[in-house]
Amino acid sequence: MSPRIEADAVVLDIEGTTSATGFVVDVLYPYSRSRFAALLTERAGEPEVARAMAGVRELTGEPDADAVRIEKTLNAWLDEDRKAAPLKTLQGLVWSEGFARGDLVAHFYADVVPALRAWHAAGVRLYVYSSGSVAAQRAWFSSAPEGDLLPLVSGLYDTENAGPKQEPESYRRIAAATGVPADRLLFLSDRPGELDAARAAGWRTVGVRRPGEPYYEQGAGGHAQAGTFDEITVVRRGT
Ligand SMILES: CSCCC(=O)C(=O)COP(=O)(O)O
Ligand SMILES: [Mg+2]
Repeated sequence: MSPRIEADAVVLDIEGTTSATGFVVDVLYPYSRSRFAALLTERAGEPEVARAMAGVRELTGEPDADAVRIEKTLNAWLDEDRKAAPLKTLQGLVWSEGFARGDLVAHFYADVVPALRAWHAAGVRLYVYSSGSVAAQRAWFSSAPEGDLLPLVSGLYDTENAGPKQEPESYRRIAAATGVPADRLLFLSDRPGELDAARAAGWRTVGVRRPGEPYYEQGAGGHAQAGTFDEITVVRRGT
């Protein structure tokens, strides 16, 4: 516990790490579930919606799936919290409109925002890498009850622009995009499989283990670990 890590940038997972899985599953998922039918029927002509619908058909091997069938698939994926890219795209669309309307407000664990502000003030760059789409991440960080956190964040990565979270190549892609050397990047996540992939790409890692989160019992799989962000000390080069 209380890891001290030398790093120039921190990359944040969201669900289970900055924010409670329970909030995502109990608040955000029902919100998207209740709006999929209208999205898939009334807005199927919009390029992003059309691309996501094509993505669902491809992933399920059902080229003729209509809106009703696709909605069923999306809801089944929601039930199993499957991080399928077309689902995340459609959720991102629905959620960003919900945040803009004021229907939704983001949630961060109490220790997170003070730590993000302190790291940012100390010159540590902050990035997000989540299965939630970039659109969803942008809405999430700009709609925190603590204020707009987006100015603290230097870049947003998801499974579309970086790749799957359990593959080292995705972390190499992010390192290249940020220009930060791999061994100066610190990844914070609740999932050992993601931490393993980041470590295989040469990153520093800390497993965030919060009681009640789905991966809590699994442990951190040999990674440094912390129960809250304020236990983590980030030391920049030359400081
Ligand atoms: C505001 S992003 C919503 C959370 C979400 O849908 C998700 O899949 C988060 O997964 P993560 O990779 O951050 O654990
Ligand atoms: Mg997570």
